[in-house]
Amino acid sequence: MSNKQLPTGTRDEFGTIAMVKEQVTQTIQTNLKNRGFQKIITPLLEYRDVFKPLAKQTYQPYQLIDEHGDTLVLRPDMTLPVARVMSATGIDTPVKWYYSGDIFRVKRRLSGSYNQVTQAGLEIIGYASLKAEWECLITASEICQQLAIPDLTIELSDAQFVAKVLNVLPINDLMQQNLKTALFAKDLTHYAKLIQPLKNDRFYPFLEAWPWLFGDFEAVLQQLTTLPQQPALQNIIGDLKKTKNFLQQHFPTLTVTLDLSVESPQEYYTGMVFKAYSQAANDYLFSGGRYDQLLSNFQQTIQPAVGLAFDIDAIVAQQALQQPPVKTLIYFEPEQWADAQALQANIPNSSLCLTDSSKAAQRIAEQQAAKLIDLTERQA
Ligand SMILES: N[C@@H](Cc1c[nH]c[nH+]1)C(=O)O
Repeated sequence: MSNKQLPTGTRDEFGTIAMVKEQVTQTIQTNLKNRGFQKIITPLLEYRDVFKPLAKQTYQPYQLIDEHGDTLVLRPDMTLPVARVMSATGIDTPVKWYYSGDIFRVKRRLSGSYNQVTQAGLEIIGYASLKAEWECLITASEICQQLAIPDLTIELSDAQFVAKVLNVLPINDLMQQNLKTALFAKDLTHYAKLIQPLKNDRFYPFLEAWPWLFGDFEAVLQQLTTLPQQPALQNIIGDLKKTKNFLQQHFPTLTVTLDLSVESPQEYYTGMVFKAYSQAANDYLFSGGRYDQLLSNFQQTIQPAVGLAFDIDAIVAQQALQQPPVKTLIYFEPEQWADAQALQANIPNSSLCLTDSSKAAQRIAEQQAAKLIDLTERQA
């Protein structure tokens, strides 16, 4: 073990990356604030129980024991702490929150991804209307536009769709589970075997098409003609269609896709789910959805909620990293401090050079390939 090394999955950030990260976070937060969202800050450390609703196989949290022997974790998610705040305080709903900060998720050692991820997110609590999903999506799309993210694709899905189809099939729980696992893993050979006994069921043509029901929105809808009429399923599809049309109306260049055979990214989602991608990013840019069963207010009344979080690191990774302007150093005598400071404020990428001699200042400027402004020469 060396004290110069970092724990697996963490990194230091400085220079252009750190600067862009700050700008991206600021753009997101300023937009949310201007849209009437309120800031919420929760601690990095929470009791483990706060995160019970997270699926164990998805996230392993970092755990610590406090002085009383209670298990604490570094937060692996920011939505659940917001749920804790709502149930512990008398805050009125509806309410709209925004936040930013780091989450920690232990990943496999050689997975190549980081265990510390910076998110900025929003939560809209107390609105059951589809308008809440639309506010999330419009806000996030506008932010992406401002961040100049090219070819933004929003993938819509629904956390209930798969369960609702499986529930109407004449199969037991174990069989439902197996079918779901094969569908999510796109294990087509196994999936084909599992649906064989349902050959005479009215859902069979749909089941055959199901693993392919993702991608181009209209193409998926066309294949969906095999789906037998079921009000609960038609309602889901209806809301997804309305949302797609709404988004396209506001953002004509946006690509909206549909996925009806995907696992919900969070176990707590109960309705529409959305993920955004761009070609240049290898991770999703934002992810979110409706979670109507997770959150209760102070009076323990269950509250409808919907939200999303941006993956700031993924956004930064796909931003065109512009070279900063040439660095300028300003050398001055102590009595010129006010002048030096005023000049510095007007020159991008400049800073005060704090050496005692102009020779030393010249050396540093040479080393750093920086331009040097020597105020002592000006005075002479
Ligand atoms: N907490 C979710 C994103 C989200 C915010 N609100 C609802 N969903 C995530 O990290 O994936």
